[in-house]
Amino acid sequence: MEALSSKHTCSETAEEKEDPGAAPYGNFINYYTFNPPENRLSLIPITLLEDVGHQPDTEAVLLLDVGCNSGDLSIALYKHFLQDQPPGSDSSKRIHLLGFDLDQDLIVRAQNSNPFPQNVQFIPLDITGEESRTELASYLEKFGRSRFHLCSCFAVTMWVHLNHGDAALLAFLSRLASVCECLLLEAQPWKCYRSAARRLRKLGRSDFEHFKTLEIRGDMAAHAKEHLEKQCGMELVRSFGSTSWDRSLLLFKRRSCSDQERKQ
Ligand SMILES: C[S@@+](CC[C@H](N)C(=O)[O-])C[C@H]1O[C@@H](n2cnc3c(N)ncnc32)[C@H](O)[C@@H]1O
Repeated sequence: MEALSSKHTCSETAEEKEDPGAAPYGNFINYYTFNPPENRLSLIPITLLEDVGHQPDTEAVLLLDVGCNSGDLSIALYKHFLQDQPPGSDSSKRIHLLGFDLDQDLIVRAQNSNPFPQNVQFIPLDITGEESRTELASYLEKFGRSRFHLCSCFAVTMWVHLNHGDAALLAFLSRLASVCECLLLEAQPWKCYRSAARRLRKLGRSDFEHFKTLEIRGDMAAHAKEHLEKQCGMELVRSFGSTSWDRSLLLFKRRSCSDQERKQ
């Protein structure tokens, strides 16, 4: 896998200028003014659901967006995939998206501006908390499913890692893998950790609890890949290249039982 280069400065310098508060969980209130959805969407094919074997014309397709902030990228992603469906067809009604974020205010904004309330839902939830298990399971149960077809996790790993530490990052990745068939992951590179810590210091706040003691550091995309492949039964199937913020977008897919047997 291509290692992340450091040709661009970390986007967190942009966040520094724009962010009026500390946003210790990456819960920036104006995130999409400086990182518009197009930055990521332009790398994602509209045929992605079909490419990974899901057909909204034959079944409900369930998407999960983790750490969805005010929902702009979730909605843009939803519309992006709708483009691949014949206009007015029933298949477009069969794509459902659940977005969640730990910041209640951001979720209220996402709910109030949701143009697809029938098919898109936003809920407040902390992925590191136990209640997230039951919440996600009860959403899936409504569709008679045990996993989402696709889970997207854009720019969240660093915040879980900085706030909760190494073990929590790995547990987070394992959680994501356990709730989906495919995972679209954008992990922040290490240079963003340094910028985030610097920003907090500049604001006169104490450092992230775990920053100095993190042992998982360096090529964060490679660490995520290693954990997902070795511990979670997933494999990297595509890399969509790097965003304008120099972050790679990686697609992982659950290995089928026969694949796993072959590997043993
Ligand atoms: C930098 S923003 C990225 C937003 C969006 N995923 C995107 O890339 O456009 C990170 C988001 O993750 C959320 N977040 C951080 N830790 C979280 C957690 N433990 N559970 C749920 N959301 C979390 C933050 O509140 C914030 O909205």
